[in-house]
Amino acid sequence: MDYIEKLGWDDSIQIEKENAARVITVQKNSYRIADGVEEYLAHLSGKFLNQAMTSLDFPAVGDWVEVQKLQDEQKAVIKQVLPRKSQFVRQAAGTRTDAQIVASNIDTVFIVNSLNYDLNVRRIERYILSTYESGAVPVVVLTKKDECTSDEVEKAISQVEEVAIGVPIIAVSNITGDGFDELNGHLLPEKTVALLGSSGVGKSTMVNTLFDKKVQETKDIREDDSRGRHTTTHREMFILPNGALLIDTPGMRELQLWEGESAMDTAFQDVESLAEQCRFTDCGHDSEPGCRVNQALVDGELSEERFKSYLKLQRELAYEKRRQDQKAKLEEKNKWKKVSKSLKSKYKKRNVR
Ligand SMILES: Nc1nc2c(ncn2[C@@H]2O[C@H](COP(=O)(O)OP(=O)(O)OP(=O)(O)O)[C@@H](O)[C@H]2O)c(=O)[nH]1
Ligand SMILES: [Zn+2]
Repeated sequence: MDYIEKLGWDDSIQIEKENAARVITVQKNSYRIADGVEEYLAHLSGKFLNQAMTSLDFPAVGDWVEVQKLQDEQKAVIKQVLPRKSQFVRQAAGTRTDAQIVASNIDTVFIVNSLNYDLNVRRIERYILSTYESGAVPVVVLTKKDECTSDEVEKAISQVEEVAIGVPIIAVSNITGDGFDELNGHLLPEKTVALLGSSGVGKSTMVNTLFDKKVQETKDIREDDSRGRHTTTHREMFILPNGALLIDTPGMRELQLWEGESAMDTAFQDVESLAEQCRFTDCGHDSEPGCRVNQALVDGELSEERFKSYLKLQRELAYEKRRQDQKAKLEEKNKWKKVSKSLKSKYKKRNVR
């Protein structure tokens, strides 16, 4: 068997296998790619950069690319992105920033929700629709089964069933491994699965449970860097012990952030409704007097872990918003630059006449 096969190679791809690789991590201006034997640090060729029209043309995690390998240096040049079997597009709402490919060539999407706090049937419904739109097939995974009674699990499943007709629904515990037999039935060798779901539902823990060891840092220990961004030391595509390929990217998580502030209301209704009862409307829930959130933390009504997740999502939203604002500002500036340039050249022409 060719090594490239284990990365999910399908025979409809029309290039020589020696020149093919799959994108496993997208960095700022470079890519990590794999060919089943080696990994390379890759850059886009000058021709590629000249020809790329929109951000949809750039490589994403999961893409097959045609490359020229510099074997000795473990480096490669990306010449083209091969046609995608499926693609997850993140559309910016209400801004001019254009669409982006979050991940591609996914066969199955695990839509991950936690059974306790997070269960939000409307959101699951939206994720199912986006998954079908992408060209992949959805499976709903409900985590933290160990924290629920079997009645609660059954009730949750029947609620989800109403919006997920014909979609498999699997309740699991990442702690005890309960439900993983069924989960594994959807993890097939050489097929690509991606994880979609909001912060704190247990995606990283699930990856670790599937490996039976720590490969992805979970929320308890992951550090933000000085700019408030997640340190991107983690990988975005893995080969599981059974041969299935797994994509877990921050971008898939941000699909939800993309929906903007409403994400906050839906994911953290409990904390939000406490915050509404704080004395000050702009309460930072730090040491302000009359802070209802702090009261709840002291009383044990709100768990420390839950509050931390809340703060983390808030930071992420703020970061994402700043990023979008900056991007929009830059685009505005460029637009005016162009306008003034063309005005100037018109003006010049007139002077010449
Ligand atoms: N009881 C229980 N706790 C879980 C389970 N899965 C995850 N957790 C806990 O939930 C918290 C969040 O888990 P993570 O795996 O970091 O969640 P995540 O979805 O990766 O979150 P982000 O990395 O922020 O996107 C951690 O404290 C986990 O230990 C589960 O099945 N049962
Ligand atoms: Zn407060």
